[in-house]
Amino acid sequence: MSTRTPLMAGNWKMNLNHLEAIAHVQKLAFALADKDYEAVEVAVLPPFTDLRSVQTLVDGDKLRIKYGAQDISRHDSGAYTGEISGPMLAKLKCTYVAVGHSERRQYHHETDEVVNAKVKAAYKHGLTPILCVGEELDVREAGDHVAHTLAQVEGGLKDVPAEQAESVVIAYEPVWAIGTGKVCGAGDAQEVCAAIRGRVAELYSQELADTVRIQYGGSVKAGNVAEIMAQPDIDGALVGGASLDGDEFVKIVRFRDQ
Ligand SMILES: O=C[C@H](O)COP(=O)(O)O
Repeated sequence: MSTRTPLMAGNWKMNLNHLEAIAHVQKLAFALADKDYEAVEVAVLPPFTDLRSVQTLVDGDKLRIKYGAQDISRHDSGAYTGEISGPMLAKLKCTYVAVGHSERRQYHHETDEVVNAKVKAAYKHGLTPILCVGEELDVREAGDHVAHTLAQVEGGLKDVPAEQAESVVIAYEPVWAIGTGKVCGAGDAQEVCAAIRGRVAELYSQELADTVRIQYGGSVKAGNVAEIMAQPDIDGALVGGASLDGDEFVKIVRFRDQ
């Protein structure tokens, strides 16, 4: 098991309106309002339209739940219809922003270059990027999953200085395991996460790599989280579907109880 503070983050994707978001966060806060989970960092990544409501709740009740966005524009402002900028997210006191999620890469054709620009936009505005990487099924079957994933890590962090990269969160999410119920074996996930840490050490330093948190994402549930979190290079989970079920997500956060 890793000694870094685990980050258990719920990526709600395009689910829950702002009223549902309030109810969901209140439920999580109530269920996690004890000392047992203090050693675990909990975050939610709601849709943009929910962020103001979540901020009001978290600020007002001084909740220890952190929140962030699922995407960020690489631009600060301007004629970019439909986009949300770093300054807007910073104004809402977001802590995190997911960058380069496979659904953004797949449906919005985000390249490593775009992802890199978004990582830089996040840092420019004081947000911590959760840099998502991972291979498709055909890449895994060809045995190229490690090289493919490391290239995405390098592309995402290109020209990002060490003083920024030291806070990055990297989420390894094999695309074939997302929302499919197919979990990457814990050993297989560990193999790639260890390789990611090794590449971060090559890019920066071993010391920096030792502090960077690497999450696993892809069909994480209460029933498999303990085995995943037992791996030495896995420091948390990026949870999609199961984060929409309050009871299930609380069990995931409390993985140490299992
Ligand atoms: O961001 C989360 C991942 O895409 C995982 O989603 P999932 O837990 O529904 O497989």
